[in-house]
Amino acid sequence: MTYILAIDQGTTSSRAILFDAALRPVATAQEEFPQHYPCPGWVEHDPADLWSTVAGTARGVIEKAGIDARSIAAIGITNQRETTLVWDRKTGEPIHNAIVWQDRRTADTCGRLREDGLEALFTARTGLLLDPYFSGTKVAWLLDNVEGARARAERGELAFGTVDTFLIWKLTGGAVHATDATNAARTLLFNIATNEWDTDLCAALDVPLSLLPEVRDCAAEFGTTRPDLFGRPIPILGVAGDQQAATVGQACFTPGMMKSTYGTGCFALLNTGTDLVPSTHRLLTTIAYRLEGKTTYALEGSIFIAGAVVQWLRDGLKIIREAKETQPLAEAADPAQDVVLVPAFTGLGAPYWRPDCRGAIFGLTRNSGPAELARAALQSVGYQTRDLLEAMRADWGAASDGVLRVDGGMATSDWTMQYLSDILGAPVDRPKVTETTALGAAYLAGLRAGLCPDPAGFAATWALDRRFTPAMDSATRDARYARWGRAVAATMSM
Ligand SMILES: Nc1ncnc2c1ncn2[C@@H]1O[C@H](COP(=O)(O)OP(=O)(O)O)[C@@H](O)[C@H]1O
Ligand SMILES: O=P(O)(O)OC[C@H](O)CO
Repeated sequence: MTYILAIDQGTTSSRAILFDAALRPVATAQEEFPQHYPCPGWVEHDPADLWSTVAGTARGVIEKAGIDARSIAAIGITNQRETTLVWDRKTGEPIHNAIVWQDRRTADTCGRLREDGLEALFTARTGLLLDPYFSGTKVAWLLDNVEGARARAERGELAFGTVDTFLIWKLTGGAVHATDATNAARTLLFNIATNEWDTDLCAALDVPLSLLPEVRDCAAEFGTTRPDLFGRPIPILGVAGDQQAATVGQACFTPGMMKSTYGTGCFALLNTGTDLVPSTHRLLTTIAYRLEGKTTYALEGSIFIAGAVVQWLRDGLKIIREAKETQPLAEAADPAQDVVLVPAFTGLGAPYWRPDCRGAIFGLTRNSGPAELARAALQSVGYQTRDLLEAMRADWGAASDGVLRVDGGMATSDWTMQYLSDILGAPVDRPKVTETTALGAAYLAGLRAGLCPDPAGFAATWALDRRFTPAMDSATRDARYARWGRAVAATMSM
């Protein structure tokens, strides 16, 4: 038997999934790691945790499946995007904790760049906006705030990477400093039209070019693992940011196809083909994948809080013990109440982009309790997705087939997916394999290894688990969505 190992390094946990050559999942290992919040709005990961959980789960899954590492033909890596690391090229030692995508510490820097009139330039070249979400201002922060870092960077002693790059460096024992086009596209430093690091943008952010990794296709050679790690060197042949890997795993290869992944946050990507479609409705333009030097673009809507709102019910309010308890609670909620929760815990992402605003709850009565709050939390995911899809429709026109493919931990919630379909007024398709992120990474590696069919052949293997179709009348849908719009406007005015 031949296997492909997918490494999925996410925001709250690292996963390793072993697929067979037909891309059927064989075994999974998962390990959570601590989140660090050194100041309000700051989020960090210890690089040692990222590495130990990746190495541990990769070894663990091989052991669990009881296979010989020699039968693993290739490794695919997919990762939380934008999270920023800088390390010493000689020792491999990171100079600081990783600054996580959710971290808001560079909001002022973004504000200053915007005041200097630079947003249009950044958007035209990167497809992104000046928001602390992206890596560029995080790299600049590290160089300016870690003692001696800027001088070391100017001497060429330091390397920057998103999590994929850091893992490739660690897996190859420092032999390869590379990333793929999808991860590069999230840095604010990469020109997505020319597929090169942009010297003007690097200069505007004061990031020396010597820090940057080489940018490769998503299915390409990224070196081989250190022989001592798995008992033999294994080639790394696929790399993509997790949302792009999910787009591949969902086989959204045709322009107009769309997927939305519900993990900690929610990220909807619409394939726009080889057209780089600038957004005029505050979405991002990004690289969906790059294969054999050919770039396919996407419009992306990024929401920072989706499944995280359920974690808040569990860990913050302590009204549930497990995420799945939200479904019976939502079903039991009082139909006469209309509590609306705007979960802007870390600001609002697309299409509002308000890092400063914070969450709010509307419509509370003396009878409002855990059930009404749980229902409002699940409903907020539907409303936020509709915001994204409205913006996509406005940017892209009516070309999409109107079906949304969903995946991620929260897509297992039938109640949430039904409400999503109701509020979108469109079908929502959940595939049999919901680990689409890892599947996409495994496919990219398998493609390069010559084990997997071309995209059309892979798309034919996509299998439906369940289609959710709208069951809400349009007057109710419109009224609810309008109420959500008023709740967001009020939240932003606070
Ligand atoms: N049955 C469920 N109902 C509602 N939310 C759920 C359910 N199962 C998982 N979740 C949410 O999904 C998220 C986990 O999804 P996952 O794809 O593993 O996230 P990530 O990769 O961002 O860590 C958690 O935030 C959790 O609260
Ligand atoms: O780790 P996830 O699944 O929450 O994904 C994080 C995104 O890549 C951030 O852009």
